[in-house]
Amino acid sequence: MARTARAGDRHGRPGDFRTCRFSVKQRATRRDRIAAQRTVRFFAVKYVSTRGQAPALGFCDTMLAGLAPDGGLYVPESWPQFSADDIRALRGGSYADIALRIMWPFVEGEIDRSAFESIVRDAYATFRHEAICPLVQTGPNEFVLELFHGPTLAFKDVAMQLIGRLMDHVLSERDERATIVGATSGDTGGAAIEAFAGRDRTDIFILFPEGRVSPVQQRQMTGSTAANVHALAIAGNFDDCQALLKDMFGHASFRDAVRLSGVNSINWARIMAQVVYYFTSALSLGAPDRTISFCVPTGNFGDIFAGHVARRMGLPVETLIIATNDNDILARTLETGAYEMRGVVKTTSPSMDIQISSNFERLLYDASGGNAAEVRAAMAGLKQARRFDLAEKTLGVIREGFAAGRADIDTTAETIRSVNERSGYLLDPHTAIGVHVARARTGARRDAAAPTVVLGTAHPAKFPAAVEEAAGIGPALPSWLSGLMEREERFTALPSDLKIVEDHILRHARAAM
Ligand SMILES: Cc1ncc(COP(=O)(O)O)c(C=O)c1O
Ligand SMILES: N[C@@H](CCOP(=O)(O)O)C(=O)O
Repeated sequence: MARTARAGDRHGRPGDFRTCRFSVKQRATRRDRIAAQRTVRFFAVKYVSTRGQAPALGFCDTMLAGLAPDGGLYVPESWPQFSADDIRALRGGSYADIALRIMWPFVEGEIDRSAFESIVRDAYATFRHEAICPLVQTGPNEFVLELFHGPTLAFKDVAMQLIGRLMDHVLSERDERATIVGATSGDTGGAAIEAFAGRDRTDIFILFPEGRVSPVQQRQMTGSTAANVHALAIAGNFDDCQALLKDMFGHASFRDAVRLSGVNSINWARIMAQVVYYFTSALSLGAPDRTISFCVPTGNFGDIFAGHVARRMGLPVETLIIATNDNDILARTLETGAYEMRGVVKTTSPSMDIQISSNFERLLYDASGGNAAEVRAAMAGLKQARRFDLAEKTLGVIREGFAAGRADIDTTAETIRSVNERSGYLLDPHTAIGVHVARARTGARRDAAAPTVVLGTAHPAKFPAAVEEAAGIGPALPSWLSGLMEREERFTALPSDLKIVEDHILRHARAAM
């Protein structure tokens, strides 16, 4: 696997593939190149900002930085390439084996191979299903990829269990501390707290929108007794929490004082880990000799962007289907070409109650051919006028690979009810939106269409009220979480005010002391 395609180049033209060995020594003599071939056996991927005004970094600095100092998101400057034969060679491997192969090119040269291998194996040993992310057939050519067998019952565990260990490893090697600040609409917070609780080199502060997360989600964040965990209930919605977080990254003196880092999907390491399950599920269904579509319940656009990355790496993906709830900004964008914010509506799928889908910026960058100026103009429009129009060419590229659909609250409930009635399978509201949108798209063609994998992003027991109202069944928490709702709550309520939140963090973060 010795080729890379440049990020931003949608066609991956042959001229853009470079061998690892020569790319690092462009002006070297032939003798130098032969020597380099002996010593340099990898192409260490560099990460660049989507806004083009921050220095390129290696993997470890990219992971610790979270967001780029120019406000952009880091993306690899080239996509590692897996040929059909490379993908076939992954067949029969365990989830951890495949995770190692898929993620290694992104970290190679930055993390020791055997350390990376034990981190990956330890991370996935925390899952309660042997397959880690099993596939369940729910209809003709329709599968749910269950991503909720980790410690907090949501897909976030897949990346977070890895990142907690990876950050610890890198910080120990450097003998440094960091302060993690995360914004959550419910699931990221619990998964991050679970992954970082008790870790000596990090303090973790999670901003969640007060009154807008499910009781189970709230208890997963507020029930931790670890001294390095700080749950902050913010008076606002998820977008307010995420805006505070981005402002903290943009505030250089605060960022440096606390050694700020993030674990939202603005952090490249999150996306990298989420790419893996696109490969494992597609392989189970016959890839690379069969093309697969994926339907992804979408909010911050991280999960579906990971599918885009898998496709850019060579996985044959037919369509990536964006499934939204009433907060349908992405579905509207695909239809009209205008990204236009409206107020956030509260739904039964609270984790997707989002208007600013951060990772859409990564797609804009890639689909525009790596045009950072176009991205900067779009993001400036969003900040000033709460909207921007996509360039025609960029929109065309996005429409080639993506489709979108929505499900309102009633449709979500009806999908939970009917799927349970017909097949005895209980969906959580987020996954139900994915199933509805996938079915609406394939309709009567379901037998003939390419298989569609719906990403099962959460366990139904995280949202018992909505599930019970829809299906008449109150899903129980798994036994290892049975005491969760009796845990004492510990959190601080704060207004959505940058100074107040920063002061609170400064007072409690050990890295700032
Ligand atoms: C259960 C669930 N489904 C879907 C999503 C949306 O995922 P993304 O934000 O990566 O688009 C989230 C939150 O991120 C979630 O917690
Ligand atoms: N739905 C998310 C929102 C944050 O998403 P992230 O993937 O960027 O961390 C949540 O559950 O918090």
